[in-house]
Amino acid sequence: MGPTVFIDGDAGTTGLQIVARLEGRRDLELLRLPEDRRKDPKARREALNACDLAILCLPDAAAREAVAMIDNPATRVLDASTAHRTADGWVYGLPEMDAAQTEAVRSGKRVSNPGCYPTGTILILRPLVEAGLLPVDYPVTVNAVSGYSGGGKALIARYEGEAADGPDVFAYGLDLAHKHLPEMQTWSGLAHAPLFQPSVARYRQGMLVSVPLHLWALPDRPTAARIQEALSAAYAGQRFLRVQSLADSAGRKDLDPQALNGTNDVELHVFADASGERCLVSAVLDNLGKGASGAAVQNLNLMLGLEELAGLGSAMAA
Ligand SMILES: NC(=O)C1=CN([C@@H]2O[C@H](COP(=O)(O)OP(=O)(O)OC[C@H]3O[C@@H](n4cnc5c(N)ncnc54)[C@H](OP(=O)(O)O)[C@@H]3O)[C@@H](O)[C@H]2O)C=CC1
Ligand SMILES: CC(=O)N[C@@H](CCC(=O)OP(=O)(O)O)C(=O)O
Repeated sequence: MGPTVFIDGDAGTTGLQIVARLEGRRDLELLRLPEDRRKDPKARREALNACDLAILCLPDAAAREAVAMIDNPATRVLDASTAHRTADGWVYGLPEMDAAQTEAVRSGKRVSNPGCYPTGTILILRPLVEAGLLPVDYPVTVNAVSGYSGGGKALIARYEGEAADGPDVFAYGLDLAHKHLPEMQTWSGLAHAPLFQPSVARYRQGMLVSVPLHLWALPDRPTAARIQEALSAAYAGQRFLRVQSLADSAGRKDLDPQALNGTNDVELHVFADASGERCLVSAVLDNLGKGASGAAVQNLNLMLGLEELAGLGSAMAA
């Protein structure tokens, strides 16, 4: 029998998807609470302290409470909420950041699963900042569109419930203080938080995250090819991440946010205008895949030393 895994919040949007990815696996044992006890603090405390790995798929406050319930030093935690993504003592669960991060996830006792928008944002920005192509104080803007499942049960009800009233598309985060800003800034290595402009459209899942770059305003005035090369070099050999060639991206008339649904994959594109002054770097991912449950299973596999691709549908790795 393999290690035991307990998912606190397994009836929610992210929890259900992780269960679906883990069910049927023989290399681990899933501990589950009966429906009538899934919110019972005593039952949760017991399960949290009885498992090898607890995955938290809860609202932030409940995730903090769950961590406080754990007194078994052997229980490791993977938190899918926003609560610990820049907290001391926690590892940010984006193994593609670099080899050291992969190792930190492998050995981490407390690992935080990244937010969906930050996954795209950090994968775009971090290598460019590290290569010196983007100054740390560059005024970064992030534009994004997500399927409505990104808002969990409450937003899904606005599109699929009996009293569904969700508009075809809406912009939000208009206080410019979205909860993802701290992790975007910290793990991209920026001096200032980006200006982040998310939106939701009438489709269930899948997202685009885009960062426009004014190449003429950057210190070395890099070409789009240099941007693409820096990203390709940073992610060479990654299983779940592909940087498209400039030619491939240039050949596209549009980019479909749903293209990678059901996978744990991310695709990066670099678009440029003919003058070489303007560039747009975009990430396509499934907000419920690499943006949530896929990333959680990827981190679980690393933390428990299990097969890298287990539970992860990947068109790229096939
Ligand atoms: N949806 C997404 O794309 C992503 C979500 N996340 C994060 O994952 C976490 C879960 O989000 P999501 O799945 O969307 O949310 P949902 O609202 O769909 O699910 C949350 C679940 O937690 C349960 N719950 C709430 N409070 C407690 C408690 N005290 N004890 C036990 N269970 C509790 C809820 O119960 P009930 O069913 O009774 O309401 C629900 O089943 C959040 O922190 C979110 O930020 C992360 C990445 C992406
Ligand atoms: C469409 C939508 O509402 N999306 C959510 C983020 C989804 C996500 O990544 O969630 P966590 O940070 O909670 O993990 C939002 O903007 O708050």
